[in-house]
Amino acid sequence: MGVEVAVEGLTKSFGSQNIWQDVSLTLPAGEVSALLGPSGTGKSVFLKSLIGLLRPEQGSIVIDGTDILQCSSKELYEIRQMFGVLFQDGALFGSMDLFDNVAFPLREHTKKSESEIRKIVMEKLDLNGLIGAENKLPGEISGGMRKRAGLARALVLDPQIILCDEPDSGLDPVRTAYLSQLIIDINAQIDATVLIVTHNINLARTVPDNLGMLFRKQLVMFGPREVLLTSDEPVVEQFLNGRKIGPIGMSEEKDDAQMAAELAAQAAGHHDGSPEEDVRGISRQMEASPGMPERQAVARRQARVREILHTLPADAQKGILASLEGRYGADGFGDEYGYGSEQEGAHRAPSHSASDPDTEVFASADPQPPSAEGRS
Ligand SMILES: Nc1ncnc2c1ncn2[C@@H]1O[C@H](COP(=O)(O)OP(=O)(O)OP(=O)(O)O)[C@@H](O)[C@H]1O
Repeated sequence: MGVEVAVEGLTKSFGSQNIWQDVSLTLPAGEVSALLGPSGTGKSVFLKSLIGLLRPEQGSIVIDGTDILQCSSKELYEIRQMFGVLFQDGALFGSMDLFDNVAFPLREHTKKSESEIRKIVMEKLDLNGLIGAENKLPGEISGGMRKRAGLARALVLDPQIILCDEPDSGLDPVRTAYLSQLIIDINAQIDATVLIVTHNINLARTVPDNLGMLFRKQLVMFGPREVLLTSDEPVVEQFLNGRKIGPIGMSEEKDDAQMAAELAAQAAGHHDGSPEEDVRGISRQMEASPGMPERQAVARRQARVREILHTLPADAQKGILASLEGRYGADGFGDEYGYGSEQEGAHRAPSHSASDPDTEVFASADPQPPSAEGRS
């Protein structure tokens, strides 16, 4: 089974450029989590920090009882063996065929015989639908196949934690759906803890158990998917809907003057092509494919969210209760609870304030309600 990753008070800067500060979240063991955020908010920097490739100045990252920011290099090496990483471009060696690329970590980090290596590599290639392509070079295959080869390589050392940096980048929506299904199926089979960094709203709405978002050098929120998907935080709404109107600008954050000008243009009737309907609401989560083992994370997560239910915003609570009872948008309750399907269009739940104690933004997987100081 995967292990929990507990991040507390993490701050990272490059020289005078602060990337994010005081980031606290817990990736629950064996669950799938996703981190959203506008470009440049430091999502990749966060992934690299988790695996010890970058070193935040403050905070802790505790994995299997070891704080990787305090441990020895030998301990860090051992912790790194627990990770499988799917980099944005697959990060394959261009001069090696797919077989050798996938075999690389086994040859580098284990003393397995070539026949054992062949068995493992072929199994992982098969899992990722790459049988028959093992002798191809990365330059001879499509972007989707390169991603799947990268995923196959990430799996050969039986990782307990899988990090996926924008698995959808460069893929069409259909290939993205297949890759998403693959990640869920892998989770069902090996019960690893998964963190996906993505801009893909459909993936974010349907794949992970938990969702978080980075913005303005902060973790805006992190918790069960229902919290972010029913949030009325302006930045979350803007991001999920892909709208221009909102706090996220072209490159950096907007200033007040630009925001006012855009709102005035909208009031004057200018249509900027943003979707008319609000996608806020909880869509049904992707399940493991038929024939796959049941995702063990599902039952564990159900028990976990029941425990923390009272700490969550009202709309998220309603969505969680509905999903626990197996009620979905098709039976009409989406209208009331913001738990709808895309086919039905928008389901806006009653508005609530993020400053209301009953609807406080949830930013930790810790069962305790967020404290006044931040997250405990
Ligand atoms: N090694 C580095 N040295 C200096 N600055 C860096 C380094 N790595 C990342 N940065 C800076 O950190 C910031 C965040 O980069 P990062 O790639 O993590 O963003 P991101 O949220 O993943 O963006 P995107 O969604 O576009 O991939 C950027 O300003 C980037 O230039």
